[in-house]
Amino acid sequence: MKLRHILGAIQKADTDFGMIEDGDKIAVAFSGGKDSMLLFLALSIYQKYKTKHFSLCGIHVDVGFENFDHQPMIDFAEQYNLDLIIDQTRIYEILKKHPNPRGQIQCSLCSNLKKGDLFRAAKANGCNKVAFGHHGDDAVETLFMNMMYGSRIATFQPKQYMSRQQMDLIRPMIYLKEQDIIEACRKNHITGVRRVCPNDGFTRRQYIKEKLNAFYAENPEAHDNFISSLSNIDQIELWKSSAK
Ligand SMILES: Nc1ncnc2c1ncn2[C@@H]1O[C@H](COP(=O)(O)OP(=O)(O)OP(=O)(O)O)[C@@H](O)[C@H]1O
Repeated sequence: MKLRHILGAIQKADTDFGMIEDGDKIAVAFSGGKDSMLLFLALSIYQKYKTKHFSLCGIHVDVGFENFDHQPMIDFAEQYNLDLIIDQTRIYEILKKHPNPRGQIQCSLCSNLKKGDLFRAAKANGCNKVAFGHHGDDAVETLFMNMMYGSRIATFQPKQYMSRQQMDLIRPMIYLKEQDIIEACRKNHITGVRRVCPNDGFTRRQYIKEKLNAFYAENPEAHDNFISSLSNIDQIELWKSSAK
């Protein structure tokens, strides 16, 4: 997929969900992975369309993993003239002190701590919105995880007001599939930073991702249908017990 198509999908998400407004200062939540790298680059190009006037920076929350090499993300920001802030934290020390019963670090705790730090850093840098690199496949995986492990039918929102932080969280890539992002990154020679999280590849999300990909291999039409069903809210039919 070409960058032009990525920008088209971002523009559609922006129009459908009112994500970006004049005067916004948007912090891209920049993990250094392919999704947030592409998002950062795409939003910097979207900014040049001048249909909306907003400013942009990237914030990377440095969890403190040993062996994490920041240089590729610094080089990426320099190459495209992007304003990248690296926020040093001691999150990894906290995670090591609070492992799960199997002795692993807790993904949910890590995610909450990272988010807390991210919003604090965004606010300190004058931002009013934070953009995450989640895409359509992430949304479908979240839906299945919520059903499977939480007995509820729900996924994350394209745009969400975080009342405690008084800030909007936006996800401009929700209309894209992971494969679109992989192809666009390949075409534009974008390589994500090497991952060092010890849980990488062994999460519930990874398990669901693999099952869904196997399912799509046999039922290709399901892939688009799952993503489009997330906004088909007029067609939801669930059980309402009269005993409640
Ligand atoms: N350390 C971090 N600093 C800033 N933002 C982060 C960080 N980790 C994750 N995020 C944000 O959360 C989103 C989803 O997180 P996830 O753990 O799936 O990222 P990833 O797979 O490591 O990288 P990416 O999604 O960028 O390819 C990322 O796209 C990014 O916007």
